[in-house]
Amino acid sequence: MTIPVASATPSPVPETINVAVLGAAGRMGRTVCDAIEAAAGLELVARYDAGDDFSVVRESGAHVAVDFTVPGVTEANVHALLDAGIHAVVGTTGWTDESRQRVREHLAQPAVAAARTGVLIAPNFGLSAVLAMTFAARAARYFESVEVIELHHPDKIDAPSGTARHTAAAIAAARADAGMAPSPDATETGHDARGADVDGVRVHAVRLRGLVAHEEILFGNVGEQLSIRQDSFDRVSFMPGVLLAVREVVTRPGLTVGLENVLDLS
Ligand SMILES: NC(=O)c1ccc[n+]([C@@H]2O[C@H](COP(=O)([O-])OP(=O)(O)OC[C@H]3O[C@@H](n4cnc5c(N)ncnc54)[C@H](O)[C@@H]3O)[C@@H](O)[C@H]2O)c1
Ligand SMILES: O=C(O)C1=N[C@H](C(=O)O)CCC1
Repeated sequence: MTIPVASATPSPVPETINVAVLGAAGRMGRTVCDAIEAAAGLELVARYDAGDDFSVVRESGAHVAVDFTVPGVTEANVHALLDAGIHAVVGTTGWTDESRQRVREHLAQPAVAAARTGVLIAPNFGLSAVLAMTFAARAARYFESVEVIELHHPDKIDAPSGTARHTAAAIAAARADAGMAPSPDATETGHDARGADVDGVRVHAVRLRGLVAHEEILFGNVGEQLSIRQDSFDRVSFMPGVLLAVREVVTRPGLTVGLENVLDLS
């Protein structure tokens, strides 16, 4: 599948982009390795996983590294990639305002800035998920109530999902811009049944065998409801977005957060 791309600043792009995959033995890492090997103009030059020496990546000739590891190590991986002059595409979750700010500061260091290195962090590379998040942010100002439900496979180690956090943050920002009051909620007992509070938006996490990655955003007004739902049934659904990000990150110095900034969604 080809995804339409917003106009990007032209810059020299290698004829063949060499790609290293971090977390290469994982569910996403294995799928990414297969996708890179099958993609025109990309060459898989390194598979790196827990216990490997980082020289496997540093000395691989990689222009871009794709990180699908675990929340506890992804930030350190990105700093190591920047030190090695390698662009980073990051799908791993667990990022915070503080960790993203540390990456911005690293990118601003003179040697790194001169190399015009790019980092693209996206909590979800699935087109359906990116569209759902975008539509939800646009709908947010029109509804009194909103709640987010994310549903994933039970082997996922973090909750709420990075996608749900990103969705809730965008909804909260849109509601704040519109000067809206908090969603009505008369709960007096059983607060632990009301999900996590992400920027004032309630987020519920379901873990169920058979699921892959799914999200539903529920909006309510008196007498009406809007539900926005997306389903990733297979990890191959993330691959067009990952490949797009690999091709785009070499043209985008600095930090980009969210694939919606690469797609023509503005
Ligand atoms: N952005 C997206 O579209 C998207 C899609 C799916 C999953 N994810 C996220 O990607 C991450 C990985 O998901 P998964 O299902 O592939 O997990 P997984 O557990 O199957 O894979 C993680 C891999 O990272 C490896 N790893 C652990 N520590 C490491 C280290 N220090 N250095 C290198 N490798 C290390 C593990 O050995 C494992 O092979 C999670 O944060 C998940 O939420 C994001
Ligand atoms: O399988 C996972 O784990 C996923 N994690 C991401 C998230 O936390 O949002 C994206 C979907 C799959």
